[in-house]
Amino acid sequence: MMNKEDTKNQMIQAVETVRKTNPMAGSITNTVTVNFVANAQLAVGGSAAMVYLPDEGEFLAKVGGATYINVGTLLPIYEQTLPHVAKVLHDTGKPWVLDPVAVGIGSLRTNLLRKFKEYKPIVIRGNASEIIALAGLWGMEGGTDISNVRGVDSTDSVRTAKAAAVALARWTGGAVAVSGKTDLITDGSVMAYSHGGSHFMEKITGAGCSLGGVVTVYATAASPFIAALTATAVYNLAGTRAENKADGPGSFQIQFLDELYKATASDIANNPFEMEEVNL
Ligand SMILES: Nc1ncnc2c1ncn2[C@@H]1O[C@H](COP(=O)(O)OP(=O)(O)OP(=O)(O)O)[C@@H](O)[C@H]1O
Ligand SMILES: Cc1ncsc1CCO
Ligand SMILES: [Mg+2]
Repeated sequence: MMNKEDTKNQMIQAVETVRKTNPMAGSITNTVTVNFVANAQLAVGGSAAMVYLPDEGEFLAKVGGATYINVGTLLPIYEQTLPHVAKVLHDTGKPWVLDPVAVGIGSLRTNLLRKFKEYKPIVIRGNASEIIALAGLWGMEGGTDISNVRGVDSTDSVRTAKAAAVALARWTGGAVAVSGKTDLITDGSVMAYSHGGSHFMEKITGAGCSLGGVVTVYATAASPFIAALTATAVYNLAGTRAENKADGPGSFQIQFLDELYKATASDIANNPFEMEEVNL
C-alpha cells in the first residue's frame, strides 16, 4: 500500500503544480452552482470555462488538462453534448470527472448516466445516495436497484456507500470520492477517510458540485486518487476555518472561498485523514 508520507508529498506536489501552472479545466455543469464551481476552481489556482454545446465541449475536452461533467440541471441540448464530449474524452485518453447528481430522476439523466459506464470517468464524486444509485445503474456490487435519491441531497451515510465506491473505482481504474461529514476516497485498493468541513456545507448549494470542479483541477496534475484526496482535504480544511469566521450560510460561502485561496500545500496535506487497505 502507498504509505501516508508519500501520499502527503504527492498532495503537496499537486497543490503546488496547480498554483504554478494555472491549468485549464473545462466544465459542463449545472446552472444552479456554475458560478460557485468556477470561483472555487480559480481560488485553488485553476482556470475555468463553462460550456453547453457539443462542439464547444469537444474543444475544451481537447485543450483542457481535465474536464468536469455534472448532470445537475439537464437541458435538451445535453442529450447531444454529454455523450459526444464523454466519448471524445474517453477516445483521447483525457481525464474527466463525473458528478452523477440526482441519478435516478427522469429518463434523460438515467440514459446519459448509463452510457457513461463505457466512457470511464477517472473520478466519480457524489454524495452517498448518488454513489450507491450509480453503482446500481451500472449493475455493480454495493449498488441498489431501488434508489434512495429523492433530489440532490444525500439520504444515506458515507459508510453505506463503501462497497459501491470500491466497485465503481475498480471498473473505471480511477477513484471515487463519497462526500459527507467524513469523506471517503478510494481507488479500489486503498481507502482514505478525510475529516473536517462544516455543517454549513449542507446549508449552501454547490459544496459538492464545486468540490467536483476542484477535483478536476487537481486531476490535471495528479493521479485520480491524489486529485480526489487533495481536493477533499482542501475542502475540509477551508470548511473548518470558514465556519470559525461565519455568522451563517451567506458569510460562510464568502469565507470559504477565501480559505480555499489561502490554504498552503502543507496545511492541505496535513489536514487529518486515515488510510487503510480495502479488504472487499
Ligand atoms: N455535516 C458535514 N460536516 C462537515 N462537512 C460536510 C458535511 N456535509 C458535507 N460536508 C462537506 O461538504 C462537501 C460537499 O459534500 P456534500 O455531501 O454536501 O455534497 P453534495 O450533497 O453533492 O452537495 P451539492 O449537491 O449541494 O453540491 C464535502 O467537502 C464534505 O466534506
Ligand atoms: C439544488 C440543485 N438542483 C439541481 S443541481 C443543484 C445543485 C446541487 O447539486
Ligand atoms: Mg451534489
